[in-house]
Amino acid sequence: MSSSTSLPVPTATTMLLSREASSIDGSSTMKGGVRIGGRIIEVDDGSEGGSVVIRDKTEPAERRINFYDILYAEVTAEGVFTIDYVTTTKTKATPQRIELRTDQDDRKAAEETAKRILERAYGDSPLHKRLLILINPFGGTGAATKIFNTSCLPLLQASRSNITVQSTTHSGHATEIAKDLDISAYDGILCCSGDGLPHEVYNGLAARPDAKKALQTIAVAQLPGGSGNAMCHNLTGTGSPSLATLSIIKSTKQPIDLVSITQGTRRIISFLSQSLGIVAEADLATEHLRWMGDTRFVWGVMQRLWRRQTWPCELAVKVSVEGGVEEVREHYRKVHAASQDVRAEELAARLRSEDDLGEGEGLPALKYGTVNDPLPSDWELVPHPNMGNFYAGNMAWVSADALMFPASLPHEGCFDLVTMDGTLPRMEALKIMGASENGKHWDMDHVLYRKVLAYRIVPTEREGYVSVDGERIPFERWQAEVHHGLGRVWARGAVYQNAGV
Ligand SMILES: Nc1ncnc2c1ncn2[C@@H]1O[C@H](COP(=O)(O)OP(=O)(O)OP(=O)(O)O)[C@@H](O)[C@H]1O
Repeated sequence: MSSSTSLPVPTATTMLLSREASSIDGSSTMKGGVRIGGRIIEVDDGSEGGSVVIRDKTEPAERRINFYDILYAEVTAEGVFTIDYVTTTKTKATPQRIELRTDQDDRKAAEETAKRILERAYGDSPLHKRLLILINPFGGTGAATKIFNTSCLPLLQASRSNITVQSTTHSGHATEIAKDLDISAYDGILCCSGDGLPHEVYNGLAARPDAKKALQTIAVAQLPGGSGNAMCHNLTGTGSPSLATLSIIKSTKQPIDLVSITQGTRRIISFLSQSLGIVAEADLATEHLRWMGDTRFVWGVMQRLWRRQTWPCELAVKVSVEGGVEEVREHYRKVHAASQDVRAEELAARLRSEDDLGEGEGLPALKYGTVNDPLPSDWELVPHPNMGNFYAGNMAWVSADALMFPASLPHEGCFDLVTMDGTLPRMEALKIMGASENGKHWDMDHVLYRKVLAYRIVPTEREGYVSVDGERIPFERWQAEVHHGLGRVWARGAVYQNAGV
């Protein structure tokens, strides 16, 4: 499917209010609000987050709509004052509309009010975002197209976003699209998919001659249309397609660190995670158990925990934050505080001025070389014969039910590494895996949680699984290093949702 931009006004529950109460008083601007189409519209900056209050003479009850829930406000060519908004539950956002007919007396006030509402409803978030939507029709249970059309599209249309929708037709298609994209024509790419498509998009942008510019121009986000929707949970705090859409509509372009992986002669960009050991295997070696649904992962973990399986390797780490969990917590709080209430554009400018991404528009050079280069002189390859779980992460949530890296922040110039022995007593290992559901494992005994700039890992067995952003790569040595603020995401702040230490 490939359709483009100009979109009809959404199907929404429409409330067309008549003018029967139009003679509330003679003037259009009045204390506490503006008279439009027989109603009094008040833009209330005072209440939490702000809202629009609609009063009716005949109906004393107020209708109050939070700015966050407002998708658009305008006076149409036909003179109808319109507010598109959503009503929300914990699992769903449903589009609604209010329409009030104006006449020459109140049109100007209506236009000014609509403008004010829009300013307040969007704040720094750009209006009319130009978005390319990529849908993986085979994502998850194959429902991504239906999810998009029923839950996401109506909100994007109501917000008057400029969208182009395209389905991927083969594996690697999203990489090709991002590689050839006219980056002056779009603000971002929304992937209605699992984490596989965002991974492809970042790698497509990274494969261009103007990679750095493209990665800093095109902000990526995810609408949950796959089996692993970690990006969506991190950035929007929900797995609900309509609530995630609302969140993205109200988001700004935020910088995010990306990680370069070198393996053999390849260089891959990772936005989410890299793993070897129990988690990688429980995910990638249980594909044949897909019929089990989400249980297959738990089953995979339990089997390996029971066997007290190990994945011997050698590991060299370039640590970013020296010390233990207290120092990591202090780092988190410091970076978090420094990015609070800073406008996204300011943040990006600040990052550019501190820039350690180097000159030019291309992909930044590797500071620590590739996996084929001699080990940097201050690194040491340490044997880990009992490695049970090697997990490096750039976002806090690695799935909807695993807050593996609670201390992770989008742009901190480092990423998080969790390592654990596979020889732990079974009950200990089980306790740790259970605690990772809500990030409580990170400072437990037997868990080593570090902030790193780079690492090299050399598996010493011949066969196994390595996962990068949930995708399998060869079971061979690889090296990783972070690039501070190289990418962009659509997010509502400089933190991951429902994370933190
Ligand atoms: N039309 C297509 N046909 C086949 N594969 C595709 C198509 N579009 C995308 N893909 C591939 O599907 C893979 C998985 O995509 P995605 O992450 O969106 O879904 P998912 O259901 O979460 O997947 P998985 O659980 O297998 O990781 C990606 O690697 C992508 O290359």
